[in-house]
Amino acid sequence: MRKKIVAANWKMNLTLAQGEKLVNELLQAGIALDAHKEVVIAVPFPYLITVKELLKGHKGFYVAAQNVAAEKAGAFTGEVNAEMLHSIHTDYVIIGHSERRELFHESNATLAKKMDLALSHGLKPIFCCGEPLDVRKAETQNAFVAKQLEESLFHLSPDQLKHVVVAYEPIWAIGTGLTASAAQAQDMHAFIRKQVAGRYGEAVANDLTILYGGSVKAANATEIFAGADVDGGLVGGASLVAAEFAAIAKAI
Ligand SMILES: O=C(CO)COP(=O)(O)O
Repeated sequence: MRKKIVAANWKMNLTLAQGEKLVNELLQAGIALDAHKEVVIAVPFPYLITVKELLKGHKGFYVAAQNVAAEKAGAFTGEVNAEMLHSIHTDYVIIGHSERRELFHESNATLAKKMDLALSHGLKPIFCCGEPLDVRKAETQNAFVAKQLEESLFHLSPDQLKHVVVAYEPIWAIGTGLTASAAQAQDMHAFIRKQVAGRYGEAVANDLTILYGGSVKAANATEIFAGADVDGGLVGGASLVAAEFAAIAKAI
């Protein structure tokens, strides 16, 4: 049975005190989780240890980093490597968010290296893919996403892929208030699963958790999560408000 996950991506927001308050509110919001239903909170690097500590003893809550270095270790001032993240008990790491791809010029090849390093250090990657608006308008989004999967993911072994979560985040829907329709999300998720099945077989594909991201909020979560291949969400703006995010988490 594949896992359902609702993940918060705080991006570069909140002070430590604000973050602690938000986490404590979420822990008290009555979100029912189990072995197949998780909440993941992706926080800025300096908050990982504190948030991990706050989540201790709360079943189904996990902490994620928002990025990881593409190099193992050494003279890379300002970077944080996979071994460091693992050493502070980080559970997941977001890799390939469109903001990293666009603003920090991360290529599919760089992301493939990050995937390898994360997996070899016991981190579970949340691998983001998704097309920009011009690609969607030209209706070539499937080929675009297939290439992202091909170049960053499909060199992994089936055993490695079992630890990967994929997040489909159409760039035109991120922070814009525009959401992919439930049908657009489901279509792309089914396409991603089909690509994975083609490379790794049906069993691995069926177990893969695929999240939707892009202007998810309490008001649209139930409809989006209803798609047969939509296994939860990766939530930006709405994850900064406890009641809103809790409502989304309860919708999976
Ligand atoms: O980028 C996102 C999550 O990683 C989505 O952001 P918004 O939910 O703010 O659109």
